[in-house]
Amino acid sequence: MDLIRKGAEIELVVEKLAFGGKAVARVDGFVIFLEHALPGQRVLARVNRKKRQYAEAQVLGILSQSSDYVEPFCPHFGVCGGCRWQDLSYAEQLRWKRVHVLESIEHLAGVEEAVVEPTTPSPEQRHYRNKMEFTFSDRRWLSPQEIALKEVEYSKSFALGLHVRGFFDKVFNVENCFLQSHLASAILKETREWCRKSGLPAYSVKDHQGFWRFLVIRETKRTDQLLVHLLTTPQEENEKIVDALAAYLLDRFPAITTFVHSVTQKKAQVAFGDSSRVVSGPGFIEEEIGSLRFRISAHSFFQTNPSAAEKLYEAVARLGDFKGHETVWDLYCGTGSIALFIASRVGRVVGFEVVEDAIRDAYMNCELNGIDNCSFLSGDLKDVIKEAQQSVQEGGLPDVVITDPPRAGMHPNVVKALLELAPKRIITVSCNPSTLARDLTYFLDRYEIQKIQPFDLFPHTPHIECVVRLERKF
Ligand SMILES: C[S@@+](CC[C@H](N)C(=O)[O-])C[C@H]1O[C@@H](n2cnc3c(N)ncnc32)[C@H](O)[C@@H]1O
Repeated sequence: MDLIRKGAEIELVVEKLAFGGKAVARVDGFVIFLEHALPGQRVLARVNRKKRQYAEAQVLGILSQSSDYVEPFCPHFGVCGGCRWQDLSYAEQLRWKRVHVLESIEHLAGVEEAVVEPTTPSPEQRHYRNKMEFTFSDRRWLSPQEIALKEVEYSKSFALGLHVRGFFDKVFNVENCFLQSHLASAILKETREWCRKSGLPAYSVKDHQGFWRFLVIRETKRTDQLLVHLLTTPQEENEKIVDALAAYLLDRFPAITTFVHSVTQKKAQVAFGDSSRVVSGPGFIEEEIGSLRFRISAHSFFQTNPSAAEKLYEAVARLGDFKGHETVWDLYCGTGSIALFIASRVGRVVGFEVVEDAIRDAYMNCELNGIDNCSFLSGDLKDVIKEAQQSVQEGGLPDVVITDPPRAGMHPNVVKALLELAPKRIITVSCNPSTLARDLTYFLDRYEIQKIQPFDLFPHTPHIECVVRLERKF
């Protein structure tokens, strides 16, 4: 194993993609992780790090190509932290996502010979997102081509775009992102130029100074509505500048239906405001999924790939196998999209959600759609579920529970409460196969896994969504 030491240059044949997206090669069984590589490629690589169990290497050159390679369509591919799998054929992306779910369930949940269905593809593989978050930065990353152009010199300290892969503090100017519409890319470019010329500085993650922080563009796919959400640091004296930016964009892009300004003092790089004001329009957009209409405000969660989300919700409804009388709990319900989607097929739904804005939207969504059998409880689920458990009236206990937690999975208190409630069926939706597998382990004594269905909501990225149906055994 002397061959594999820090700095060594070696030839490797890439074997597989690991969960999370890294490529894996082996030398006499010893695992080497590679960042930019595809199964089937023979590469020359330099070992950057050697640990007892594995090493990490950087690809220096491709010696022979993988048969699954496709030409990336985005000029930012490789630099952008977004679409890491754009050079892998879509069929293989789907196949690897299924493998990763299977491996997680078998290795982490200890389920032998798990049956995982083929990944349901996203109906669109480009321009599929209805929301993009762009970061302002005072440390602009320049490509070699940009460095060669002298005229960019002046704007090195101002960027609005996405993070360079692997760097939290470096942002490159996105010209045209293939995940969102051309219109959104045009708004991004105009905003960048306007803000740069404003003379106010972009936020610095080093000294936490600066004004401009994030630009979030949310756009409906079916109803032609577009929300611009601008986040800055709180500087009241600069509100007029934001108003002028809003006026400029609204004039230039009549497709913008609302503009919201939020301020944040958080040091963390999250586009979530401490407070917000609506500068123009209603402050929300309305999107359709299936035959339903949903209100989405600046901070509420909504699936970012609505056509693929519709497939996911249809699967949840199908796997619920509802007869019409059931009481269903929808845990981590966001703006109530799943609750509303199943409402006409069940007796009643109770949704649980921590973001109060989302609960407000959920009620509004019920009104919009003439639905009157859903109610929503706000608060941290780990506390609220206990209270709900204690206070449910006779007959109010859930027959079916749907749970769609964030990446971290379910809190132990939520798992405990679910095991005590023991609904006959649990449909779990997850965006993280490893926390899904961890959470499943708690249910396997009492519940049987009846279906594991991965979905691709995020083409060209290693992210996987998965739905599992659990049926109570006794
Ligand atoms: C993956 S999203 C699911 C949303 C919804 N099911 C949908 O499809 O639109 C997870 C949701 O859980 C909420 N959430 C996160 N942590 C929570 C907690 N501790 N208690 C309750 N809700 C939480 C988030 O605000 C978010 O809306």
